Amino acid sequence: SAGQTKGRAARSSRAMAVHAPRRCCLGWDFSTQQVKVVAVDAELNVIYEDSVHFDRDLPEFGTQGGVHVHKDGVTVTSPVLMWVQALDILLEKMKASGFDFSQVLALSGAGQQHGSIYWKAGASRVLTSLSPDLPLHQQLQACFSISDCPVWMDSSTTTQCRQLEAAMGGAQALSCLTGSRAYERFTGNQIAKIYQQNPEAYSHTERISLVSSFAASLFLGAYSPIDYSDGSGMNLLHIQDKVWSQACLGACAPHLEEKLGPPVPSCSVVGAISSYHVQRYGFPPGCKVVAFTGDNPASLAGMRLEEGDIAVSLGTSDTLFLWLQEPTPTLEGHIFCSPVDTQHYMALLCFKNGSLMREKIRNESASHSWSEFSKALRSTEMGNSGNLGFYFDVMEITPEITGRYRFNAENQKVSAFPKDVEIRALIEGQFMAKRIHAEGLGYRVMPKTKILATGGASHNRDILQVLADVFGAPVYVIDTANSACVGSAYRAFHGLAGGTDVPFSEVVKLAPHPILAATPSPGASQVYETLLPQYAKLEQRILSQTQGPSE
Ligand SMILES: Nc1ncnc2c1ncn2[C@@H]1O[C@H](COP(=O)(O)OP(=O)(O)O)[C@@H](O)[C@H]1O
Ligand SMILES: O=C(CO)[C@@H](O)[C@H](O)COP(=O)(O)O
Repeated sequence: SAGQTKGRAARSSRAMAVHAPRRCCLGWDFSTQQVKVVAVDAELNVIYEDSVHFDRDLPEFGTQGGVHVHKDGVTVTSPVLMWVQALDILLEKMKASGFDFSQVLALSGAGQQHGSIYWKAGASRVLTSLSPDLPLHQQLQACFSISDCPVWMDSSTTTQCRQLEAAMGGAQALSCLTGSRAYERFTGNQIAKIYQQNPEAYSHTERISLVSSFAASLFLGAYSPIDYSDGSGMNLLHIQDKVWSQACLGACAPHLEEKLGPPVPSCSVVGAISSYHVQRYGFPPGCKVVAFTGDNPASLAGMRLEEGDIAVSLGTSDTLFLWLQEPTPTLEGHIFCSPVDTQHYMALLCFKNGSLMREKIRNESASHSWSEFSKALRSTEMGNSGNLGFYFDVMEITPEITGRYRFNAENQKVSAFPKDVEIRALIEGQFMAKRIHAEGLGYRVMPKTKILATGGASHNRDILQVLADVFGAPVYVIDTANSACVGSAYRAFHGLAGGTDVPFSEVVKLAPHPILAATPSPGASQVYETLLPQYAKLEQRILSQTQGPSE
């Protein structure tokens, strides 16, 4: 009947809609433990995702958590060919699942930050003349002068860090220039160590990539430049002028500038996909490769942070991502060039005493129960009647303090608080510290500020209420699963749309919106205006008076 025919037509057009080719961008993430990919369509829906896990899918490399920890306990590396082979496997998996590569308009990606790859003299020629009949890892076998690459978990370069700081006139001077004091995992110090310990391998190296620019090179079939944002994690880039600091390069190793190549804005199109991928997988020849960046910058893009926003990840440890207009680099935290806006910056701050500390106080003062913990927050007042606490059972990073310290409204040290007061002192203290240290890096709460909360403790509305009150800004919760991948796909759309000339926020305006979880209570700003300077003063007092735990 006519009805049946109509029904069939509707069904088949629905089926067609499902299978209809959808133009998309790919976002890759070469992280510590796996390579992941997502495809995002023009309406910014995730339409495909897949991954390859190093330990599980490539057991022949014998990694644990994607890395090898060496006998000295401080050297940590990953085999470069494992990364290459993981990409081969993932592309094959996509092909086997019927993924339509011909629809990919552009791709970008992220890499674990700071890790470095050493391409041997002559590798460029191999990279530009790949045969589509063979996987990449078979053809690139002899292309690296160092087969085990130092990664971000490596902490073996303390000597080189002190050398770099000394050469640059001190830790603060280095931070002013590059956004961070010298850190063991930062790439300049890693390169210096390789030059000092293995000068031959260094001299046979024609190009040094970050994990991000290395991954981009595999798609480009040529060396991809390092982008400003991931380049900021090297202790080598002048973050204001966006050029390599000659003084830093010189302090690390000779001929370094030519081995790094010039850095580029993060939203640059670095070229078209190589003919290898066109022929082997069916990518369109015009598919654009947008510069890859670090996984943290890519996450900032995935969370769509805007001017004035701050992302607060409340996981095992607490991490802050800040949007900064005017950075003021200090001895703590890291300032990077923004991956979405060449005028602006982002910062990363890590607080070690996060969820584990909250759990301890919950167990001690709320009978192991989050709901009792919440009840305590609800039954106490903003400002905790002037009672302030510092809870650092493990040595804190921001600031470097260990121990527990409690002060009453008269700023006198006290040895204990009633249970409810203890719980509020912990949560208010943790968030005041976050605001104070963020402001120390140049962060300012603005009228349009959003706080984006993620991680385990972001499920707790009462904790989020304190966060909203302390910052005087609304708190939203977001799903950050795969935020580095999704952010990379968004960045691919940004590069495709014209990059620097187009605001990133315009490109991603269709993306799912974060969900409002808490707004500041009336009177909150007056309460914390008084309390914040008091907390900062007490923190200084503890820092100057104590080294070591108080109890
Ligand atoms: N309702 C809750 N209130 C406060 N904290 C919570 C709640 N639920 C889970 N958490 C905390 O979340 C933490 C785990 O966070 P998660 O982001 O998954 O960690 P990771 O850093 O390992 O990714 C746990 O240690 C726990 O303390
Ligand atoms: O070193 C840093 C940041 O400075 C790390 O955050 C790495 O960038 C981690 O990568 P993944 O754990 O996400 O793979």
